[in-house]
Amino acid sequence: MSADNLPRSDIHAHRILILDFGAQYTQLIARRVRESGVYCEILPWDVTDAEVREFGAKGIILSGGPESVTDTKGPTAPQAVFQSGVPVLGICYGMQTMAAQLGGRVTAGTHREFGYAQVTSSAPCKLFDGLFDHKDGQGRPLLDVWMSHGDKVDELPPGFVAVGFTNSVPLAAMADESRHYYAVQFHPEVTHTLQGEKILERFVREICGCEARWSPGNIITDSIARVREQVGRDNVLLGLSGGVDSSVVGALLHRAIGDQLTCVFVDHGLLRQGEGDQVMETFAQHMGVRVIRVNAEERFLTALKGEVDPERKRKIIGRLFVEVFEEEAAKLQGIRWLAQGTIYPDVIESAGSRTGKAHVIKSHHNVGGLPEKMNLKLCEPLRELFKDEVRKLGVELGLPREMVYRHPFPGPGLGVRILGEVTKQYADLLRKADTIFLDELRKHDLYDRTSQAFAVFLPVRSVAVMGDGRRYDYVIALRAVETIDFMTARWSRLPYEFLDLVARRICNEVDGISRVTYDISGKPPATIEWE
Ligand SMILES: Nc1ncnc2c1ncn2[C@@H]1O[C@H](COP(=O)(O)OP(=O)(O)OP(=O)(O)O)[C@@H](O)[C@H]1O
Ligand SMILES: O=c1[nH]c(=O)c2[nH+]cn([C@@H]3O[C@H](COP(=O)(O)O)[C@@H](O)[C@H]3O)c2[nH]1
Ligand SMILES: NC(=O)CC[C@H](N)C(=O)O
Ligand SMILES: [Mg+2]
Repeated sequence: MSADNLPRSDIHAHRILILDFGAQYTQLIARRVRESGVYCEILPWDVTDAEVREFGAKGIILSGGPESVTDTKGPTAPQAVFQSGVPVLGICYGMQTMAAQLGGRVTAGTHREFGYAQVTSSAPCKLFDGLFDHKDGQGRPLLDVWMSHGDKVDELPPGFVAVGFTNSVPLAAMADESRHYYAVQFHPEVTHTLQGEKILERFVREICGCEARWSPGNIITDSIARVREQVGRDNVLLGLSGGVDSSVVGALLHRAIGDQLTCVFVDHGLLRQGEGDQVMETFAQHMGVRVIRVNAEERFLTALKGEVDPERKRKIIGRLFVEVFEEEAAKLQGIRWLAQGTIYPDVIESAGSRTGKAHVIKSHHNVGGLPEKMNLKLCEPLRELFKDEVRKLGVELGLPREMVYRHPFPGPGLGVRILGEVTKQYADLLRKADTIFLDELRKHDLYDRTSQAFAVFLPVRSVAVMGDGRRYDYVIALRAVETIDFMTARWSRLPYEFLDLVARRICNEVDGISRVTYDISGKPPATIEWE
């Protein structure tokens, strides 16, 4: 039987609970679980026993985390985890706390082990069966993994056996198969652990017995039901940018609540060339939804005048967006909700995650940049999804390909691509340079081979010589990256001839620019945007 079109209660019946101990990668665990077709949720480690029982998971995963089990105040898993009778998988910190809580011993390591390691199988185990994909000199099965820890388990809890070791960790994996407890010191959720995805799939599908019911079709059914439940008969205002995320939310809400939806597109003067008209055209053509366009260039530029600090710029833009949304809402009847295309990276980088203790990297305008007091309640159906998952939904919802596969464009727009103070003069120069770069990428069939590409305006001047005359002009940096989830990225190896062509066109055609550089930083350490 097809797993699509199941009733909502059935989509969720086969579910996994992930307890978050503050790891950088908790969301990646969630992604891997969902990629294997199983619904999951993340809750903080300090949920109550009752909450664990009520959740009704078919299996529980304990994430990694920055704390140490050897610290008496280190976080622990609720007892209900080990009393629920369902399979449990501990990852890194999760393994360490499992060991300590079940009667084993963890000691503080003297040096951290970070990065690549090889695990050798020391006993058969259902979690890895057949997944150790090559052999060492003595014919013992090996697994390539990625580690990030200081502490280690040095005494097994009663009932457990060691199932894998590395050169530096004698207990790199352990299991008590009679109770369905499994634990690994390495991180199966990161792509560098080559068989990691299969290990997690093995855990949720075979060991926990979950069926693959979390398909794009079912996610849509589920989101539609959730939105209807959330907003009832209220009217909803969607901040629509024409970008992938808000377009997908638009299509979803249109299906869920029909004409209770009105969209507002804000032209803040920091959009790319021709973008405003293009967005309005596309939406009139493809979506049949009501879109109001608000021209607010002067308002945004005035508010940004003199401001050079990236975080303060983001907050100003976030606040103005909401002011505009609220003003538009007040002109309409019965609007109680503001819908946004917020996705998970926006949340985690703004440290807005409900469960984690991650650092603020930058305040995305739609999360950390929101004002503290808002009259409208938020409706964000994509808040827990990654970009590639959102794209799959877009395709399933029937949005045109060129919309679903557009490069993302940040809400603050050129406001975070003009370093320091934003002025109309800088925005106009940047728009011209950016258009040339993107045009050439499309012409050379490179647009789809990069995940995001754009120009950045640097408000520093350098000396140039043009037509025998001295120039003292601004600088443009080109940025192009390849990434799947926008959490990490690699700079695109664009051909030199191509870069040469773009740089020449920019200097020739954009009066005011006489130097072009190419950004060759990855993320980390550099973020994708410059501010
Ligand atoms: N110009 C705008 N007008 C109205 N709402 C906007 C605008 N720019 C951004 N938003 C709101 O902020 C949200 C977050 O912006 P973000 O750029 O992350 O998403 P997006 O524009 O929908 O998709 P993409 O990541 O592909 O650009 C949007 O989903 C939308 O709700
Ligand atoms: O809507 C947005 N509002 C923001 O404030 C914002 N800041 C960054 N981005 C986009 O997020 C992705 C990751 O960007 P960074 O590596 O620069 O954090 C990239 O795709 C960025 O373009 C934003 N999107
Ligand atoms: N990545 C982790 O979960 C690390 C666990 C623990 N903080 C350690 O250093 O060993
Ligand atoms: Mg956008």
